[in-house]
Amino acid sequence: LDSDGPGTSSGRRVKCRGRRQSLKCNPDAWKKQCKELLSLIYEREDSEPFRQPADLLSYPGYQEQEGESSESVVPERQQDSSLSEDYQDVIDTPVDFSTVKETLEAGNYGSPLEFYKDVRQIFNNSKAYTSNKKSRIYSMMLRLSALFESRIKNIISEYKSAIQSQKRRRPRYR
Ligand SMILES: O=C(NCC1=[SH]CCC1)N1CCN(C(=O)c2ccco2)CC1
Repeated sequence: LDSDGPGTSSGRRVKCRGRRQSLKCNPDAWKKQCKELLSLIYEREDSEPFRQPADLLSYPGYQEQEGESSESVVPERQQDSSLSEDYQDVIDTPVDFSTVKETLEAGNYGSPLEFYKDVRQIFNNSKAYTSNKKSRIYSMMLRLSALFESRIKNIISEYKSAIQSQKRRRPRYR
């Protein structure tokens, strides 16, 4: 993926004569498209570990009871060798889909590229955190990332051609 996001459409000129509403010409179409993509991600079971912040207590069954010696409580996380260190010590920019969803619904993304950057951070955090490429959560991330990348590239290239065609057209005086 080049720095300005996947699938930059070069050369394809889209006829946008006065047809703002059609998907190809509407520079705001990406918002609805990203919301639909996010719904698709939420439907996938693979997104479950990424729908809320990852922290020590988010694991079911990991509760250090008062007074209980640590030896007797083997936290579930340590059974999965990839989770040996505390998440917040390893990951500088924690992000999960609930924050991305909030930002998108609040209209706080200026472009699909900003949305893409946050979602890619979720996946990169998972790559950085796992110490075992066979861990279940890591393999869930890989499937989810493949789905996401396959859908986001068209959203971004349509957005870029809509912006381009906006620049080329004569300024309209209101
Ligand atoms: O604790 C969570 N999510 C919150 C949850 S999980 C079930 C309920 C609430 N994690 C674990 C660490 N994460 C990884 O990407 C990872 C890579 C290798 C192993 O784990 C992010 C997701």
